[in-house]
Amino acid sequence: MHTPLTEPPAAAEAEHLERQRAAITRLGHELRALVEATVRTAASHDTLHRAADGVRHVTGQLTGRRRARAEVPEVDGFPGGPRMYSPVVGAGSPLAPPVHITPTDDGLIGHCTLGFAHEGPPGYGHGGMSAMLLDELMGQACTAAGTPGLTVSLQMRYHQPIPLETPLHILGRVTGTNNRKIFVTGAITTQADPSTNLVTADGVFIAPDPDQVRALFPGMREEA
Ligand SMILES: CCCCCCCC/C=C\CCCCCCCC(=O)SCCNC(=O)CCNC(=O)[C@H](O)C(C)(C)COP(=O)(O)OP(=O)(O)OC[C@H]1O[C@@H](n2cnc3c(N)ncnc32)[C@H](O)[C@@H]1OP(=O)(O)O
Repeated sequence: MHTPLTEPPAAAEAEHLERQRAAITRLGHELRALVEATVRTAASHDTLHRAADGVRHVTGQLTGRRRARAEVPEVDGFPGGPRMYSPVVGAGSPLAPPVHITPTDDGLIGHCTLGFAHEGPPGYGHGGMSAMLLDELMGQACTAAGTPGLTVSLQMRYHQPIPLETPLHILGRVTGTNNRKIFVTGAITTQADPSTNLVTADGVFIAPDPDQVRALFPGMREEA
């Protein structure tokens, strides 16, 4: 029996992507800790200046080749694959909580905890953050239902404030379609009390036609 001297290209490529994703996730984790420390600290101006110098030094290590505006990162799949830098689900994004999404019987559920970087009223989540979380879950629910779509309308209802540092559930569910229109509902609850809706939303998403897909997403890879 022969042992291959080199790995097949597909396996080497998969291993490379896994290594990249692990490193991106690790940097994202550290950056989120930095962002949270930054918005909570009571450090002196001397310490803040020193930190700013340190961060500037780190930023200098991340220049070099940068992706173009419409380029889909090699570590991502679009639509329907990982989005490493999404401000909602991206493990590599300092802006993302990040949300972890799993399927339910009739839609999707996201799990996350908001920190002080996402604060609106003192101690509670920003209303725009709730809209962003729901837009993502509802958009991904369209993709999961087999009809990826873009948001054209998102009607938000804020019933109670969203507490920070509290595990949350975010739900997205397709309720119907009419030609290219996809009707979607969403809700945010705490994990501890999933029967009390804190925020709800109704959305209309539109499945773009093939010409629109080509024009909007020129960086989308053929296999998508
Ligand atoms: C196979 C590959 C597929 C790839 C697709 C990927 C998409 C998924 C991406 C990622 C998924 C995961 C990530 C989720 C992220 C969260 C989702 C976002 O944040 S998306 C960003 C924010 N949204 C926008 O930037 C849209 C901006 N709008 C547009 O670009 C256009 O409106 C577009 C292309 C979506 C549609 O343009 P038109 O000209 O074709 O559409 P018209 O003809 O105006 O409307 C079509 C139908 O929709 C109704 N409609 C339009 N606006 C409406 C509204 N506000 N409310 C209700 N109905 C509306 C109209 O009345 C019309 O209905 P009648 O056919 O006449 O029955």
